[in-house]
Amino acid sequence: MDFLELLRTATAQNDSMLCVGLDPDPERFPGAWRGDARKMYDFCAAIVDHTADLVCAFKPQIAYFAAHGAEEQLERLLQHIRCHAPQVPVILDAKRGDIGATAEQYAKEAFERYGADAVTLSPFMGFDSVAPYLDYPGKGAFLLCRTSNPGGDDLQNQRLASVPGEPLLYEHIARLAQGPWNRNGQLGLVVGATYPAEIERVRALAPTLPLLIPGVGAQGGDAAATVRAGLRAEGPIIVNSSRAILYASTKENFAAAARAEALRTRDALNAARARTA
Ligand SMILES: O=c1ccn([C@@H]2O[C@H](COP(=O)(O)O)[C@@H](O)[C@H]2O)c(=O)[nH]1
Repeated sequence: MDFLELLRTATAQNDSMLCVGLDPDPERFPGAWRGDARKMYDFCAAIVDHTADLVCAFKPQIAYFAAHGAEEQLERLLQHIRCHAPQVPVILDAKRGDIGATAEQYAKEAFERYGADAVTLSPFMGFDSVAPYLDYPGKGAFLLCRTSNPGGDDLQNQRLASVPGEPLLYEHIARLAQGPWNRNGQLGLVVGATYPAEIERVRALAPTLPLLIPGVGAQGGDAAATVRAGLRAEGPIIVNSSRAILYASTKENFAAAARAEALRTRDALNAARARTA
C-alpha cells in the first residue's frame, strides 16, 4: 500500500489524526534503563505496542538514534512496526536536503534501508534536491514549510520580491508543493502547531496536501486551533506529539502512561474536529 492509502486507512481505522513521535532520549528512560542507549529499541517498541491502535502514523526522529550510533535499533524498530502495526505508516523525520547525487543516497537510506513510508525534507536546495525521493513510487515526502520553532521566522517569513505576488518564503514553498513540484502526488508540508494562522494560510495555498503538524504537547501548540486551521475534507492533517507522550511517566509504567496521554491527545483532536464540522 502506498503512503497516502496507509494514512487514510490508519486515520479511519483508529479514528485518529495523532502521530506519535519516537524521539528516544536515554536520559529520560525509566528505572534501570536510564542512560542506557542500548534500550532505545525496547523503549520505542513498547510505546508502539501501547499506542498503535490510537495513531494515524509514527514519526521516528533519526537524530536521536544516530547520535548514539543506534541506527541498527532504528532498523529493528521499523521492522517491528511493519510486523506488529502494518496498518500504520512511518514518517522518517530526517529533514534531509542535498544535491541530487547525495539525495539519491539519502532516499535509499530512508526507503530501502529503513523501509519508511515517508520522509521529511528541507526544500532549501531546490527541486533537484527533492526529485530523487519522488522516484520511489508511493512514498511520501514532507517539505519543511513553516516550522514550529521561533527561528522559523528568520527565513520562512521573508518576502520574495522577485516572485510574482511577492509571497513570503513559506507561502512560495506551499505553492510549489501543491503545484509544479508535486509531479506524482507524493508531497506534503510540515507546518508548526505553534503558528495556527500560518497553518490556515498554508492550507489555503495547498488545499489537498497532507500537513504534518508538530508542536502540540511539549511545545505548547493548541490542538483545537490546529484542527480548525488545518483540517479540510480533501486535506488531511497528521498532528505529531513526541516528548509529552513518550515521557508522560518516567517510571516503570511509562508505556501505559504514554497510552493514556496519546488517548487524551487523540480525543482532544477529534473533539475539535467535531466542533468544526
Ligand atoms: O517544525 C518542526 C519540524 C519537526 N519537528 C520535530 O517534531 C518533533 C516534536 O517533538 P515534541 O517533543 O513533540 O516537541 C521533534 O522530533 C522535532 O524534531 C518540530 O518540532 N518542528
